[in-house]
Amino acid sequence: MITGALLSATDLGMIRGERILFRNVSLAAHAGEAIVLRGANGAGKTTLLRILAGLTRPETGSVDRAASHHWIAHREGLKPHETPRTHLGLWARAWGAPTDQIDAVLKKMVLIRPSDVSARHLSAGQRRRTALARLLLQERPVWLLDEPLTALDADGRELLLSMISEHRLRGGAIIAAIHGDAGFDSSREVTI
Ligand SMILES: Nc1ncnc2c1ncn2[C@@H]1O[C@H](COP(=O)(O)OP(=O)(O)OP(=O)(O)O)[C@@H](O)[C@H]1O
Repeated sequence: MITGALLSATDLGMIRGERILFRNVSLAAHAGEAIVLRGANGAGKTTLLRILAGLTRPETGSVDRAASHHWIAHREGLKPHETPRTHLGLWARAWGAPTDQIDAVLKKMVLIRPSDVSARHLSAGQRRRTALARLLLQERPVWLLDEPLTALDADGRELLLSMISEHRLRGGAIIAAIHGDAGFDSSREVTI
């Protein structure tokens, strides 16, 4: 049981080209918390999330990861030939997670019908549901989500909001870049 922050960042700063995207960004996500990142297009929310995920090195500052995380990018990361089933199988095997749960995960995400359709033929919402399904393959305390509600219909939105709520009740935390109404109570908003 982790008693401090599951993930914290101190004095993060980032430059792109000649432009300071952000500086002095500090945040800490504790069990049960949800931090919403706000900012105009191009402000640097994705860049900040990538830094939190360890995928991009910040110009200044540091990130302390006390717990493992999931990273769901704005682009879903599905290759054109992958199907929801093969995509989840690939990730489950890469993580050493059980593959016998994949049917249950597909069912929960309402992806049984298109489960064997390649990503190039999936709808935008089905691709997003497939990416979000990765959250259910393995329990990880921190969810880093880049515009997770994009392309979801009303049912998909409800489904994701209930996943987020259950995750927080289990002691997880989320940090999400969201434009507009988040649909859940945030512990904090960070505007960059
Ligand atoms: N690898 C890179 N090299 C150069 N510039 C980059 C790189 N990645 C992002 N940028 C620039 O940094 C700025 C911030 O991009 P970022 O994607 O973080 O913004 P954002 O707040 O997530 O925007 P949006 O709301 O449109 O998704 C943009 O101007 C972008 O062009």
